[in-house]
Amino acid sequence: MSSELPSMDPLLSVRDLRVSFGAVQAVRGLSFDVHEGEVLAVAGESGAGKSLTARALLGMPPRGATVTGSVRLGSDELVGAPRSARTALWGRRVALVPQDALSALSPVHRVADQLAAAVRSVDRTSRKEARARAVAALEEVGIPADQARAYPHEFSGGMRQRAVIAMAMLHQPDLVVADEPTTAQDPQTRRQMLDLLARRTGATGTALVLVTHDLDTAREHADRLLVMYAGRLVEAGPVEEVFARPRAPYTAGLLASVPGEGLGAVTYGAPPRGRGRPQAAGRFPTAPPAERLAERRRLPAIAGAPPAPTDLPPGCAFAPRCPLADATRCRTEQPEPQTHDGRTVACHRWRELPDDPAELFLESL
Ligand SMILES: Nc1ncnc2c1ncn2[C@@H]1O[C@H](COP(=O)(O)OP(=O)(O)OP(=O)(O)O)[C@@H](O)[C@H]1O
Repeated sequence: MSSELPSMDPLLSVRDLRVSFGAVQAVRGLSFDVHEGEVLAVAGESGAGKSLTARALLGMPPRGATVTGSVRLGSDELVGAPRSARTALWGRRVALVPQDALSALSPVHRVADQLAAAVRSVDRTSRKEARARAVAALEEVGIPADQARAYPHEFSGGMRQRAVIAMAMLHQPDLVVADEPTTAQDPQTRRQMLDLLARRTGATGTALVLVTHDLDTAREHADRLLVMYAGRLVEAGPVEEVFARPRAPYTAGLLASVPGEGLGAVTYGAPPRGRGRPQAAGRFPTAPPAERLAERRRLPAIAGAPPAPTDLPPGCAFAPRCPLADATRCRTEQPEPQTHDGRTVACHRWRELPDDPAELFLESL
């Protein structure tokens, strides 16, 4: 994926990343960059390979996985590095905000003590100093000092998630990877948590990779969006440009399928509130007639389901579900990502996408 800041070296550079289990490839040749301070949302349906990608970025592939290609964080290559070299980066240069905050916290230790231990695992400091830093870090995420010594089970879900964010940010890492950090929460808490995460990483210039199913999340918090399907990149680019005019039929289908937030409803109106570069005024199309929006809100999800990595069709993996797929090239030749004008797309027929690509999916009603 090409950068908007070509003069700056990327913080994170991923090239031809592949994650396999035996002969089965679940991530199949992914390449992208993340720059310092940037927020990249990685979106796609379940099974697209988002979590495996996230784990590879952190140098934490699951047991049994073989990772090839390159994941460079600054000058450090993570793929093929010994475990000791990878773990040395954890907490200091890369940190994870996991899906399940409970799993990240020990049930038998007080929250402040866990953060203090995390301080001391990286910095040689006194217990007193570590505890003071832990309490300060918790206060920064809205957990008052008098609650810092509670046990995780005494916290609400939202507080636990905030504690995990505080823990991830303790050493101001270069990169935080958040894997659907707030899936289980109600939408308001979820938004608050993502706002907090974006604010905390934004304050320190930490890059953030947000793994999400939720395109709203991407729109509100990310500078760039990377859409995955069946282990491959489908489309990547500045988030507001992708929303305003997706190039891949799959992206258009995903946008059109968001319940109550179809392509029109998501895109028109106020620009996103992400912490990215200022939005150019007037880049968003004017709103379509209300009846069109109502029509789009009834759109079903893209017909069918993504293929399992063990059962990939020949050609483009999305072809069997794609209203634009032809019977020849799309069905026989895998499209490679191509970058034009800062946008990357892997689709043989992206130039033929209609001006209003949601139309493609309207026809499937
Ligand atoms: N440990 C594993 N062993 C074998 N296959 C795995 C393993 N982990 C993941 N996979 C397979 O790899 C594919 C991608 O998984 P991954 O968890 O990265 O998807 P995802 O996009 O994060 O999905 P979700 O949004 O549901 O978390 C899936 O088909 C999954 O079944």
